[in-house]
Amino acid sequence: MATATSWTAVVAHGDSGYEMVVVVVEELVVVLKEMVVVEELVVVLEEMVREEEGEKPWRVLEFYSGIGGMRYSLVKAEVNAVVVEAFDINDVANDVYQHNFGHRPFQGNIQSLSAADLDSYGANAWLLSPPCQPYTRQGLQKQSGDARASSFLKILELIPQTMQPPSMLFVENVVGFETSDTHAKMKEILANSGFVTQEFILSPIQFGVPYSRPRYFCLAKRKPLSFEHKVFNNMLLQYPGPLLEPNATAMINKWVQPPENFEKDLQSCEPVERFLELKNLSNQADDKIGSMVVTNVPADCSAALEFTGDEDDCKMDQYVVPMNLIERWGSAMGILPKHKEKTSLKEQGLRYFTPREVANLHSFPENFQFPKHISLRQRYALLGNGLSIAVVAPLLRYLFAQPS
Ligand SMILES: C[S@@+](CC[C@H](N)C(=O)[O-])C[C@H]1O[C@@H](n2cnc3c(N)ncnc32)[C@H](O)[C@@H]1O
Repeated sequence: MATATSWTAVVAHGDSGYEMVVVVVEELVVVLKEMVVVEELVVVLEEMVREEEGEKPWRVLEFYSGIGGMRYSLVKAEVNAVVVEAFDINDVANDVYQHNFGHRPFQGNIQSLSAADLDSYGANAWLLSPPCQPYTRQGLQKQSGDARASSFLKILELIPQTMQPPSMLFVENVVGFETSDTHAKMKEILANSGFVTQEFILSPIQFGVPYSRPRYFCLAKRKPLSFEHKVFNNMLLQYPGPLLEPNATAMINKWVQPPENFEKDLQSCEPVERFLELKNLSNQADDKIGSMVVTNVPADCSAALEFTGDEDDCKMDQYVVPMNLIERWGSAMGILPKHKEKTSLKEQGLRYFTPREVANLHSFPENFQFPKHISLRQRYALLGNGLSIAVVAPLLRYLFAQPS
């Protein structure tokens, strides 16, 4: 615009025979100035549209927040989102959440929330990892009849009552949930509220982590939002293909089958040593404590674990599996053999993964920490409830992506 103005000045101060030209040029300047205003207006409008289309952070509610696995997954997924509130009834979990995120979740029963409460957050997305006990294969499988299922059902039933229903929903639970009556109810409410869904059963071992822990996930988007690969709408997939491969649609028949074998996945996983913090210790103590680790220990075995103080975190003794537990539970333990020549479990000298190692297997970031007052048993319990960030992050990235 500076160029046009100086050109006018040159012509205006020139020969009077050029008056007509001056008038035309002045008019042109007016038009150009108007164009500048229009141009500026266009920029402002474009900015507003960009904000509307995704530049503005998504406002997220994190229900059943525990130690914040969902929030860490959002960060890992690099989704432009802000957690406007987290909700958990457990004050110990909330201590850990506050320690790491500097914000204490709303500490109360999710069941007591009203539609007006939810509307007050102006949230676009709800992330939910409700209690899994009603659906676990080891449990009584009372499903919706289990009191622990009621807060989840209640929150779903609030969706049609809200003034501003969420645009996106993400639900995590155990395998078994997908055949429960709670699942049927969830699908019915989502369909009636204008959501399309895509469901997955996925395990960390499919994402390079040497750990088999399949979990159920439901991704839901409210119309007019849609998924990048619409062909998977209303399907349950058991492969991460659609999350990772741009031409996933071509493989549709493969993704709906149960995974062929985990052995192949295991071969492409990172070595388990990368997840261990006590590898040096276990090597030094090779004769006394064989370098083997134990997982999937039945819940009541954890009673043997007593916290001996934070300064003792790295003391090997507290991680040794007592002989009586090996005798009683040995056959039910998931064991990672490291001394192939030793055969008897008693000979092998077993130890538990440390909480840090479990956090590593859940792909929690290095800066995740427990506050000092959280006991060893509480750490295991909280991590046991936790989710795999290696699995959830790509699912969230796929959910929040806006197809062009
Ligand atoms: C499966 S865990 C979720 C863990 C979480 N995703 C994480 O990363 O740690 C379920 C959580 O829901 C909480 N919870 C269960 N019922 C609740 C309720 N009615 N209201 C609020 N929180 C509840 C539990 O305290 C627990 O922390």
